[in-house]
Amino acid sequence: MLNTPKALTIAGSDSGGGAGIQADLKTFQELGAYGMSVITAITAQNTLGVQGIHPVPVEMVMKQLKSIEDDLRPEALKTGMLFSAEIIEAVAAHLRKHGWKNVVVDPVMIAKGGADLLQEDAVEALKKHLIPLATILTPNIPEAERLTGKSICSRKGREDAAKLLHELGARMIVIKGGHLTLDKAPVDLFYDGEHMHELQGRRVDTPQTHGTGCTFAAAIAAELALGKTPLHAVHTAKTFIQEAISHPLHIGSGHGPTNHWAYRRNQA
Ligand SMILES: Nc1ncnc2c1ncn2[C@@H]1O[C@H](COP(=O)(O)OP(=O)(O)O)[C@@H](O)[C@H]1O
Ligand SMILES: Cc1ncc(COP(=O)(O)O)c(N)n1
Repeated sequence: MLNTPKALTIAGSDSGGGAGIQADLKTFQELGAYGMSVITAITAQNTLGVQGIHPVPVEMVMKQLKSIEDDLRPEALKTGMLFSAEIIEAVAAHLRKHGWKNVVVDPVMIAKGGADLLQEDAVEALKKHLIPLATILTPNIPEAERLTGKSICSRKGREDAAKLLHELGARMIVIKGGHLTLDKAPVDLFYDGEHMHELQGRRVDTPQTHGTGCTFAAAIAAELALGKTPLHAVHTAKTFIQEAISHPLHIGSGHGPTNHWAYRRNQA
């Protein structure tokens, strides 16, 4: 019987469709995984910013997880905007109890427009409860700084941060390079617990980068669901996001979304 790979996103909804649950499901679909979602918060959001956040009650987050556990167990999953310590602890307890594997943790904190997507006191919960369950943790540079308490100004700083995050319990880490200064190529650093690998990229000079981190982490989860190795998964995710940023859709008048179709079109 055909075994359809299933991937799950546990994240916030972005009404504008460029980030969060919507970006994740589009990415799963493009890479050939059946997409499922557990919504942790509803955001009113467009390319100009976040106009409102309504967290989903923790009981309802748990119900969604149980519905999936009872019938549709995923081969891989990613977490994005989790908003509160309460939601993080409940999600982590579920993952631990049911032994869900291939967990990609994108430690979403602040939207590109500046809105807080994670409450201040939730950072400790992320470190204590969720990071130890991460197969692959994908912080951007400000998130890696916040999680390690150390500022990152060099390649060595990124390597040290990756090692510290490994000590916190993440099996593998990608420190993303999107926030490097504009003259630098957005090279991401992948630490597999033993070796550092570079994921090479070309910087595209564009404001249309809404949802890049979500899309990248979702692509990793889709590849893991398909049975690819972590190294293969992060390389494919890097190509996927490079294509998505390089062929912008020109939607909205602010930070527009990336193009989730571009990767598959270019493979065809
Ligand atoms: N302007 C850009 N050109 C090319 N790649 C980019 C650009 N901005 C981000 N990326 C890539 O997109 C992915 C997501 O990174 P980043 O934007 O840092 O994440 P986040 O959305 O969490 O801040 C990384 O692979 C990064 O290197
Ligand atoms: C629901 C949700 N999740 C994640 C992000 C982060 O995406 P970005 O950093 O590109 O704003 C977002 N804006 N909204």
